[in-house]
Amino acid sequence: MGSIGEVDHKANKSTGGLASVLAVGTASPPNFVYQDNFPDYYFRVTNNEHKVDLKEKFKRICEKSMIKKWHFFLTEEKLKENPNLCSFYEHPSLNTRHDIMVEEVPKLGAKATIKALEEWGRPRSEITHLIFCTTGGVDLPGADYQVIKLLGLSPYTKRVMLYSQGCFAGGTVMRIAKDLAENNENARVLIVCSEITAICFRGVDDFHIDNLVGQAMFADGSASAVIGANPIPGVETPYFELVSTDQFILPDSEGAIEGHLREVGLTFHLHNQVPNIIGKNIEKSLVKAFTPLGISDWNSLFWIAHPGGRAILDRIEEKLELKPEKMSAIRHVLSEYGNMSSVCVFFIMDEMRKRSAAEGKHTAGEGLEWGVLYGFGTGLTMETIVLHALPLPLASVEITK
Ligand SMILES: CC(=O)CC(=O)SCCNC(=O)CCNC(=O)[C@H](O)C(C)(C)COP(=O)(O)OP(=O)(O)OC[C@H]1O[C@@H](n2cnc3c(N)ncnc32)[C@H](O)[C@@H]1OP(=O)(O)O
Repeated sequence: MGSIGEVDHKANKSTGGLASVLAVGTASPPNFVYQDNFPDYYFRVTNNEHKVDLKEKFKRICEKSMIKKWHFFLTEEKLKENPNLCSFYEHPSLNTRHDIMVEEVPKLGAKATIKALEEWGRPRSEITHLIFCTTGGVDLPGADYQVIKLLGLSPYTKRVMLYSQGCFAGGTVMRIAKDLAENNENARVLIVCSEITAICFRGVDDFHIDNLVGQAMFADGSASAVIGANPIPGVETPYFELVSTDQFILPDSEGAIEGHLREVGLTFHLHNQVPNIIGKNIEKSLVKAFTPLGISDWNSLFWIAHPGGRAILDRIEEKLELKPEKMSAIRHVLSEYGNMSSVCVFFIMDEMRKRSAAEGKHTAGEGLEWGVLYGFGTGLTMETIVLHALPLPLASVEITK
């Protein structure tokens, strides 16, 4: 294994450098809920208080989620104004949901982007590419176009719009950004992920218990990152290099996580075997990704994995015999923000580099050199990104603010 600064750059043919994360910003809607109170709130606001057994089950799910609080765009006032969002499958609600999503998804994305651009420090006009990712709110022109207008980005910005990818897409956007940044000279790729659960929030049903699992863990938030190769010394600060990427459909996982857009909004299906399927396949992907680097000790890596649910993290930890501290930043984000789909991995990355700086660690990756970023989601699909953490510069003072 090479020491810091000895990464093999020959993989890149066009720009001569690996794509790096140059800035990260995160944002949340102001309204939030405490998970302890959520069962009472959820059953009251959806008019299901009489379903006592279901509520008890929901309480058990909420307790075991290890989520403490999460941000939720839909306030009680908004739910009262739109009671069709609170039924299960009975009332059409797609128009209501879209009216919210089309307007709010770009706005929430812009909030995180302002922070990322500020940290990056170069003029907005120098962003060359934009990748916008969101699960809901399909529209034409899309959220990518809206964020360009909201932030006054260049009309020549080359856009990629990703709708309906779900939770693995935090990895997808990194994979695409790496390709764009390394194959277009002077490219600076802006990633924006924005997730609002107004597309899938709904009431309860006696038979669809996986709906309760999703309602207990899906949450709202947005994140943004600037990705580019060959950072300008003294102007740009690279934190993590994106070394390699992989996307994988897990064997025997068909139907394990699905979403279907209907007149009642996005319905989702979560099989109770999801944690086991991921646990069964995780080592295979690590071996493929890290054998070329001569790494086989998974505790020598820093970990940024999508926190799809507490049981998924537990299964990975058990399977790979990871030390508990490996998942500390991941579990922190799950606890404080819930499962924000594509957005989570950026919150974890931001948390990790801030903690590393505050603790005086040598690199943004908890003082370690190599790490892995995982996206898990529908399919089941797994995105794997190999990260190389760079020495923390003096500029790390900035990110701890
Ligand atoms: C949208 C995307 O693209 C990507 C995503 O991130 S999708 C989300 C992926 N996440 C998941 O699938 C959830 C993973 N699961 C978990 O984290 C945990 O199972 C959990 C927090 C939900 C519960 O914790 P646990 O340790 O498994 O507790 P457990 O006691 O077994 O389950 C609690 C209850 O939930 C039920 N339950 C758990 N998972 C269920 C599922 N998928 N479907 C239906 N019921 C389920 C259990 O049957 C149990 O019911 P009882 O209390 O009545 O027995």
